[in-house]
Amino acid sequence: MTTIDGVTLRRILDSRGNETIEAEILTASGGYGRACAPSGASTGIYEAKVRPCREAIADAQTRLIPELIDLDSQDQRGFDEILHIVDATDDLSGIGANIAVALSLANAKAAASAMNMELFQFLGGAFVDQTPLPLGNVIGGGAHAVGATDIQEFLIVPTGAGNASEAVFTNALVHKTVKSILVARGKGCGKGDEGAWAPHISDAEAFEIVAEAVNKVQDETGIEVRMGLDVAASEMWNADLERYVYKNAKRTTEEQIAYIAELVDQYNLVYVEDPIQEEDFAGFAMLTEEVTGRDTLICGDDLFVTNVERLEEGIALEAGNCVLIKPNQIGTLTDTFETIRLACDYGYETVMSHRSGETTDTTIAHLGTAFGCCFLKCGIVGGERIAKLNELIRIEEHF
Ligand SMILES: O=C(O)[C@@H](CO)OP(=O)(O)O
Ligand SMILES: [Mg+2]
Repeated sequence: MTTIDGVTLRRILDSRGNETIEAEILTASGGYGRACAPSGASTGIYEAKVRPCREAIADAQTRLIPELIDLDSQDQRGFDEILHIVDATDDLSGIGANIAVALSLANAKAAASAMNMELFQFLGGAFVDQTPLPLGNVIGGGAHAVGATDIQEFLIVPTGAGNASEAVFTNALVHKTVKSILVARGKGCGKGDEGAWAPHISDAEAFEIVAEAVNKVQDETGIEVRMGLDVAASEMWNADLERYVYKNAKRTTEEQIAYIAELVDQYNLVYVEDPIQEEDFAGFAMLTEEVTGRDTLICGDDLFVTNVERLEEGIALEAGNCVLIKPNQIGTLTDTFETIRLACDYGYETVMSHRSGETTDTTIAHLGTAFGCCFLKCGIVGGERIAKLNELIRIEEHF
């Protein structure tokens, strides 16, 4: 009944105007799943590797799709194992990580559909009763907006929200409030790749503006909102200089750790992603120790790349206390799940995440819910971002 009957791959457009892969899977009983691969701009060097779409689709048609027909879509591990066998590399460059992630997620959705279940129910079981809180960027720069802030993302999360709907609208209100403060300061501007405002201001001014917006919204709504960051420090790291290079400063690793710890204190940050570059587990560990006793998540994105081996290394060194989960960094749902399971076993929090290049695919809202992630990082506005946020609101109606 849940046997795979048909597999389609096509080249579609993403939110940055680039090509990406969409996969569709049909089962014999009429189960149907569709999923799309997202793509990053500030990609980690240890991420699984994509292939150009046309070439990857042609290759999959000859040597991968025939191997998938007649598999049982309910056997996700078996499905993902075939992807790895046909790929025959360590980084999915054989079939392409974009092909792998689209197929792997489409398969889970086809299986859920064949069982007449929502994806979060199929993957999470009967006791899932909570969605993650949305974590979104209100101001951004770095690799996502030229000429804007050095720090890639100034994030907010409505920690006091009572439900997904309240949370989503609270974030939107902060986003709008940031705009009015920018305009009042004569710094009105456009948006970056993920829908965050991209003003030509210093990081210090961005902190000031976001803090002001957060306070205003908290006063207005009575809902607590906390600030966070994605520093994307690998993008700033200059290995020759051995410094983090900002527009107006160059920081050694020790100075970077002290700077971030100070920001955590000053702005009561609940979340700091990639404060240290992707090769430096020891630097991550030092910062994690520095913030012990606070409720701040020190999250590895480029550091862990959703990879079990890299997370194991981090756990051994006590580097960070949180892992960012991006299915396309590792390429299959099984591998994504294994990373989350390892994180949970060792008390690391998990945050399910979008990429800067996205489609209207909503799968990560289901994965974040099914796997008990504390946050869903997916922006605040823009069609491809609200697709996921609105899906959280729909998911919540099932509880
Ligand atoms: O750095 C990140 O966390 C992401 C998403 O916000 O960006 P990108 O997809 O460009 O890696
Ligand atoms: Mg990141």
